[in-house]
Amino acid sequence: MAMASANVLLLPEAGSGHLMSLIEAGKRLLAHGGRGDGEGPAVTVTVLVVRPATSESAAEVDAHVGRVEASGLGVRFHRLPAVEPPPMGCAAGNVQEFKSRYMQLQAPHVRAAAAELGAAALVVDFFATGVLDAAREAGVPTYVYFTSTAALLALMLRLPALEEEVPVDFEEFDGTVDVPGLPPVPAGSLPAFMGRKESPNFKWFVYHGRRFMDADGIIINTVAELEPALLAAIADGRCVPGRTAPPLYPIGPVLDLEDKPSSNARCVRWLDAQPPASVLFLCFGSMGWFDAAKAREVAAGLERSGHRFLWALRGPPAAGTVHPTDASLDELLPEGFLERTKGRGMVWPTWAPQKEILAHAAIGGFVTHCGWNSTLESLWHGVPLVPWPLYAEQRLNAFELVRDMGVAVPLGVDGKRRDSFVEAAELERAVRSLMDDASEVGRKAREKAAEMKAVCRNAVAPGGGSSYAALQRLLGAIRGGFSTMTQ
Ligand SMILES: COc1cc(-c2[o+]c3cc(O)cc([O-])c3cc2O[C@@H]2O[C@H](CO)[C@H](O)[C@H](O)[C@H]2O)cc(OC)c1O
Ligand SMILES: O=c1ccn([C@@H]2O[C@H](COP(=O)(O)OP(=O)(O)O)[C@@H](O)[C@H]2O)c(=O)[nH]1
Repeated sequence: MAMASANVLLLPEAGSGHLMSLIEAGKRLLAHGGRGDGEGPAVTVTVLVVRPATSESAAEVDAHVGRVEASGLGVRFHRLPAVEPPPMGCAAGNVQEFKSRYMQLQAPHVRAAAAELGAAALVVDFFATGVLDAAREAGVPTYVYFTSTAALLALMLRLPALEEEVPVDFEEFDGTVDVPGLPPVPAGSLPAFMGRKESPNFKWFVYHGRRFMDADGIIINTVAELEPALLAAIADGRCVPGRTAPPLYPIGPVLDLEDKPSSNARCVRWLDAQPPASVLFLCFGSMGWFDAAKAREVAAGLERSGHRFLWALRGPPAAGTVHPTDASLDELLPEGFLERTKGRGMVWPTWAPQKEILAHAAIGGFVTHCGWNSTLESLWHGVPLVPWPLYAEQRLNAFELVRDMGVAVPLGVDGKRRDSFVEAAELERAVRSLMDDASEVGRKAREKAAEMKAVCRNAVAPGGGSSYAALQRLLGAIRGGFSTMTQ
């Protein structure tokens, strides 16, 4: 008898970054799903689109959904009815709480969509574990899609216990925390949301950490060989002793890696004229920006290092928005800096074509805020890093990149007293340690990054790759559950 297609529903968080990552994962499910026993495809993928709470974010999401719809890739979209956002509103200090509560409010609509669309499985963003009960009531197997590292996942699984073990607020703690699979983590490398235990943001992360254990599986945007000890620790139950962890599916790197026509941006053309592996790229994600005090330190550090650089510099967001504005170079840079560094440096004051830049042969290093997507993009191209974490879980990523993976050289960032401030002399030192030919530390980081490039590429290779195999296992689990449901 012909088997129907298994419809996999994806529930991204209501913002474009996580939506893009989950859609990318959905495209892989479609590509791997192939044809079923009957006439149609083995799986179909439908994204449940949550209307973002701000018009800025809604416009981004609409544009992205429009692009994917127009691409004819076969990903379907189902817009969930509008929900009144939590009354507290979304401000800089309560982002995690707001996102989590807003996603929890979608639960009745998710249940209705699952019934209407005939869901074989639901895959939810990690901010959306609040819909797990509704999905269970609807009888739909539910997977969590984790957009960050196995290190953050292990830490989040440990959070309920850690909250008890550490007697004071983490912002007052100066010891180390045990995360199975990582060297002891200094308090200063813990994610920003862990400051005060009484804060709603922290409580929501504890909640999500607990709920991950109730999922039918955790799909994670990492590569088995990048974080082997952490994935083993989670799978062996060392993060939550006494309970069996849900199956893990490391399917990364989940990046939009399709060949795109060259953007022909002036900064990329400038790179064409630079020697191989000679240019340091600096870029700080979709939310990183600098004021004049920080920008001047960066400028002085780069100037003194003597190395070539391409610096994507952004200015503060306009009131009521989160995204940086294009930099006003006259206001942010020291006088004469552009003239003095002419020929060996370029400052790019707007959104940069980061993936194209990292793919360029002239790039030899990347000063990054350590967003996990940026990190994976860098490793995909074998570019070693200098970590300058700014927000979210990035301090933990920075620690792992230096201490565990060895693909980055350390940078002293004053996260406690001066809001991620870096002195010019410290930046100069770190740049030299990565980029100087004679630097032993730099040589090791370059070698490790080249190793990780091979690891990432092998992982997604058809047949033997670990991420390829994880996707096959995931599809097997979804199809297996589905055929039981439809019998
Ligand atoms: C991982 O911990 C946090 C992640 C985020 C967060 O949330 C988010 C939600 C969206 O709808 C769109 C996004 O673009 C987005 C981005 C984001 O942070 C970045 O996530 C990346 C992968 O998940 C990456 O790891 C970067 O380091 C993050 O900068 C927000 C947050 O607190 C506000 C977190 O603690
Ligand atoms: O000027 C920029 C800044 C960011 N990015 C892209 O935006 C994403 C940033 O994601 P990440 O997880 O690193 O950090 P976030 O912005 O979510 O904090 C990555 O794909 C980058 O390539 C880009 O293309 N140009």
